[in-house]
Order: sequence, then C-alpha cells, then structure tokens
Amino acid sequence: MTETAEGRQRSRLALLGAGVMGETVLSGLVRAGWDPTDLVATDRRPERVAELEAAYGITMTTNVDAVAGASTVVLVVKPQDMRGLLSEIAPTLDAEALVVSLAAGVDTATLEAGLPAGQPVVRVMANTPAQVDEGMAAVAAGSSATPDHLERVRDILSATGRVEVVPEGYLDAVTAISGSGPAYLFFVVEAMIEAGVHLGLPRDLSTELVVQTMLGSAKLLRESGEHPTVLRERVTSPGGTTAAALRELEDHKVRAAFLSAMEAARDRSQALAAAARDQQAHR
Ligand SMILES: NC(=O)C1=CN([C@@H]2O[C@H](COP(=O)(O)OP(=O)(O)OC[C@H]3O[C@@H](n4cnc5c(N)ncnc54)[C@H](OP(=O)(O)O)[C@@H]3O)[C@@H](O)[C@H]2O)C=CC1
Ligand SMILES: O=C(O)[C@@H]1CCC=N1
Repeated sequence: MTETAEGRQRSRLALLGAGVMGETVLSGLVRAGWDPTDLVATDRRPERVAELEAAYGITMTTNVDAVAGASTVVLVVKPQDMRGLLSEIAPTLDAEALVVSLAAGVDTATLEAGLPAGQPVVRVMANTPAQVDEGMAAVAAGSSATPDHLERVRDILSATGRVEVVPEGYLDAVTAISGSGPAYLFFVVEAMIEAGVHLGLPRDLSTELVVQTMLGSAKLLRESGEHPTVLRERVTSPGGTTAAALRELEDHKVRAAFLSAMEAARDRSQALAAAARDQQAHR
C-alpha cells in the first residue's frame, strides 16, 4: 500500500467500538476531510449504530465485515472487551493491516498475542479534547510496527490535536496524566462553579467566569511559554486574596492529593494491563 498522504486517505479504515472515544476519532476523521466511504465502524448496541450512521453517513457493519479489506483497524473497546474482539477479528484481518488500539492498559505484547504472528500493532493513549481538535495523544509501536505505521497513526491523530511518539513504558503514566486528565480539570471546574454559587453568584455567571478563566489560563500557559509557578506568582499579590486561597489549598494538601490521584490512575492502568495479559494467557 502506498504511504503517500493521498494513498492513506484512500485506504479503508475500520473503527471497532464506536462509544465516546470511538466517536471522538471518527468525527475527527470526518472533520479532517476523510471520505465517509473510506470509513467503516461497528458497535454492539443497535441504537448507537443508527445514531452514528445518521450523524456521519458512514457504513456501520459487523466486526468481521469491517476488518475485511481494511488497511487500518482501530480498536476502541474497553480493555475488558479486547480479548473477545481480537479473537473475533484475527481470522479475517489482512496480514498487512495495521491494528491500532486506544484501550487503556492493554500492552502491545498482549495485543500481539491475540493476533496472527507479525501483525503490526500501534498502541495509543488519546483524550476527549480531540472532539474540539485540541487532543493530546501518545503512541508507541509494537514489535512489528514500522516507522511508516507510526506515521500513519500520527497522520490520523494529528488532525485532532498533538501527538507524541513515546516508549511504551511511559503509557501508564501518560494515561494517568493526559488520558484521564480532562476529568480532573472538569472536576476542578465543577468545584469552582459550586464555590461561586456558594459565594452568592448566579450559576450561569459563575460557570462563565470559571470556564473562561480555565480557557484563558491554558492559553496563557501555552502562548507565554512561562513556567506555571511564574504565572501563579504573578497572580499572587503580597498579603492579597490569592495568597489566602492558596494557603487553604496547601493546608488541605491538594497538591499531594493530585500526586496520589495520578499514582492511583497509573496503578489502575497497570492492573488493567495485568488483567488483559491474564485473560489472553487463559484463552
Ligand atoms: N473515554 C475516554 O476519555 C478515553 C477512553 N480511552 C479508551 O477507549 C476505550 C473505549 O472507552 P470509551 O469510549 O470511554 O468506552 P465506551 O463504553 O463509551 O465505548 C466502547 C464501545 O464499544 C462497544 N463494544 C464493546 N465490545 C464491542 C465489540 N466486541 N464490538 C463492537 N463494539 C463493542 C461498547 O458497547 P457496550 O456499550 O455494549 O459495551 C461501547 O459502545 C477504552 O479502552 C478506554 O480505555 C482512552 C482514552 C480516553
Ligand atoms: O478512565 C479510563 O479508564 C479511560 C482511560 C483514560 C480515560 N478514560
């Protein structure tokens, strides 16, 4: 298969498991100009299938029909569903097809163990801000994936955000930081909106204040290139309001709580990996 941009665009991509993250990828490909006739997807629930057909004009079919003739197969099921899916598609996969997994925790060795020998595999950790083309994805190659395969995955993901190629050993930490990361920030936003309401602000106004402050702070971080400590110090006037608030956050050990939270996410990713390895070994 040719690896020119045009060649990639014409090749057929099958996405299996069109839930939250699957739709994030599919919608990004459609926004990036992929012809819907080059895309095919699957999901377990009939109502979900109908919803996606109507939204994107893509063909929804069975897993086996989807992978037949596909040059790229993107797996976006939960880690617990991966083993069953691999055994379902393994006999039908084209030997040249690149298998891309977005599942948390499932390592490339486990994916490879469920596929025909030599099948190229790339593992990805992405996140939902890809829905607004501000995603962060990290990718790692399996033992049979070539630089061209990594480039193909970079092409797919870079349409909806930033992409880093990383050693696979980083992916549990990446999952804890950027994969799950949007949830921590939404949690902070929720807490700040509720605080605004507690202080007497109308909910709509509190929401607007917090969302714009989050967006503006992220933009300032990105565009100034300054360290967050410098930016925080510029907000913190001596003896002022910010210092009083930060003192409370330190007293409540919020920084330590973030460290523990991300260790817990990393540990959970490792536990999912162990469970997937175990499932594969006892198939
Ligand atoms: N959500 C996120 O922010 C992120 C998720 N991920 C990873 O993406 C993967 C999917 O997560 P998410 O989208 O949140 O989960 P969802 O449950 O929303 O999506 C998974 C979809 O796959 C369907 N499914 C399960 N088994 C099969 C099968 N054999 N064939 C076809 N479809 C199937 C599920 O159906 P049913 O509902 O019936 O189970 C569901 O609709 C996970 O592995 C997760 O770790 C990674 C990064 C971020
Ligand atoms: O919570 C999860 O397991 C998935 C992986 C990263 C974000 N969501």
